[in-house]
Amino acid sequence: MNREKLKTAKRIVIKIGTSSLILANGKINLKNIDELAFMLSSLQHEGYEIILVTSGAIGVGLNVLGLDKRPAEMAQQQALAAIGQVELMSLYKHTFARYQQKISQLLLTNDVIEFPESRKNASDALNATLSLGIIPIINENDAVSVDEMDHKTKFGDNDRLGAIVTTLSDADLLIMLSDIDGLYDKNPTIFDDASLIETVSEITDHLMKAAGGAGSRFGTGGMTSKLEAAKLIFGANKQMVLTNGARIWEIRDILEAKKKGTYFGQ
Ligand SMILES: Nc1ncnc2c1ncn2[C@@H]1O[C@H](COP(=O)(O)OP(=O)(O)O)[C@@H](O)[C@H]1O
Ligand SMILES: N[C@@H](CCC(=O)OP(=O)(O)O)C(=O)O
Repeated sequence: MNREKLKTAKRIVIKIGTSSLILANGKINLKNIDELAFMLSSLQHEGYEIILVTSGAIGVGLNVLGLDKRPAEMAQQQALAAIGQVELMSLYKHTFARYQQKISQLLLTNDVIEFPESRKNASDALNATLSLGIIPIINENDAVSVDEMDHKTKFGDNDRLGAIVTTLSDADLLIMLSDIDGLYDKNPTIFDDASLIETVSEITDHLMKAAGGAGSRFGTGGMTSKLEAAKLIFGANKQMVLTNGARIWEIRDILEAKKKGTYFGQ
């Protein structure tokens, strides 16, 4: 059956990575943010329920402060995320407003999701926001989520957060926007003969090896973390499409079950 199920998706989580929000020169990728706001607002107006999981707090924070790399000290990184998150949401607010779409912000930590009462609170807030016709925008609360010995507050990365939000909200689909067209049989930024994998129905050790190596300059995940997120998606019997954040209009094709990006599902 594979992609046919995409045609019936109604509640959709979109995860956008830092590499799609920040240009290589450290400036904000206004084109992608504008296209994202247009696409998500249009879909919401047409009756889809849309949740955006965004990275970029640190990347935007670096831009605000005119820095070109993360500071080493943890408290400085926390400050950077706190500064960048405000600016990121301000960008989203103004851009979505251009398309008559209201947004909200939800900042999560791993412990909130693992503790049943607060997990329910997060899910209630999400459902109530969606029923008001608003697009919730979610990020990790990077200013406070620092791992301590006995208390795991960090999700690890936003690919994992995207998968967790998909299960938390019982969404039908996770669309993961990255700086690459999908999953390849080897890293295409290193190997010219890498070929795109259209469908993945299981995360094997072989695939994990093909995805090895670090990601982009300001992000954290890389392809390995996208496959770890896909494992959570399979475990929850959900589906995911990994595609390029530089061609946001292809979300339409994805929802029509056309062969774009890599489809993770049975
Ligand atoms: N097998 C693979 N297929 C696709 N990309 C890969 C693969 N192995 C490693 N990568 C790298 O993963 C990167 C995407 O991860 P990342 O830069 O963290 O994106 P994002 O910021 O969107 O989360 C690609 O640009 C590529 O360099
Ligand atoms: N929460 C962090 C992003 C962490 C992350 O996983 O980044 P990415 O690999 O770009 O999705 C931030 O907003 O900067």
